[in-house]
Amino acid sequence: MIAVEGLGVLRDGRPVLREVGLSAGEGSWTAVIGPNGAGKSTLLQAIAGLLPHTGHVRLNGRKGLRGRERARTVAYAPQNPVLPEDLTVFDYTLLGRSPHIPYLGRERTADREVAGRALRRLDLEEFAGRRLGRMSGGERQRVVLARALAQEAPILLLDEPTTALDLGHQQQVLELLDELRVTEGLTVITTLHDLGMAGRYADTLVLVSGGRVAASGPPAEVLTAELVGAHFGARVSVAAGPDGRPVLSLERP
Ligand SMILES: Nc1ncnc2c1ncn2[C@@H]1O[C@H](COP(=O)(O)OP(=O)(O)OP(=O)(O)O)[C@@H](O)[C@H]1O
Repeated sequence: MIAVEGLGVLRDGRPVLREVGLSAGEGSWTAVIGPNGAGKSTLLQAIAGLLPHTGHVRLNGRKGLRGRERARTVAYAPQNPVLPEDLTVFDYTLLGRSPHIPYLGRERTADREVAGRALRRLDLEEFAGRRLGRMSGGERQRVVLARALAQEAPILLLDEPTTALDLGHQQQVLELLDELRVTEGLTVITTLHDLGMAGRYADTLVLVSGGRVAASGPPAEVLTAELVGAHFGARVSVAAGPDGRPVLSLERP
């Protein structure tokens, strides 16, 4: 579904990603982890087709998708989106349907239903008529996710989708993504700072450090005390949870 090979990105003439490779199959969940400034957001933006790059990015076996075709294939939710303050939650979510609405056409009832369902799934139904400028940080983050879901693209690229959310809504969003990949075969790539969450939900972790892939594989292979110490400068202990997935605990120095 997603194949990235030899990806390189320059920002302000400085290489921030080098020789990055990644592959993700249908219905899989990949979490991109790594320290601040490692290049995680840049990687998502390059896969989404938003940044010039060297190397290859293939989505559904195709390179260089553009415009509506790309928007029907990939939904991307940025870490810090700029939101139009005066737009209502419903109208913003409906923007996710744009790639499905004919040029110069109007949305159909089915599009409004899809937008309504996305809002319901994210606990936002009661806010449908509220302007974005009057929403809290966590509510706004959920609206951005609702718009991405309304796009109904088979690939979801979500940059730190849970940072502003309270614990209950973090769990709700992560469970929803898991359900969507299992039941609808969506391919999910998220960046996640919370290594515990990443190890709990993703089936593959890609550790990016200094613009390169330092390690990738199942959570138990990537979330080791050695790798976390070397790349995050954090001292942790790692135990196997009941499902065999790694559970991290911070150790006091
Ligand atoms: N618009 C930009 N112009 C120039 N340099 C940028 C830009 N955005 C990011 N960078 C630089 O590119 C590098 C990678 O940034 P990126 O945002 O991809 O890191 P990240 O791993 O997502 O970090 P964080 O965990 O802090 O969100 C950093 O050195 C950053 O300073």
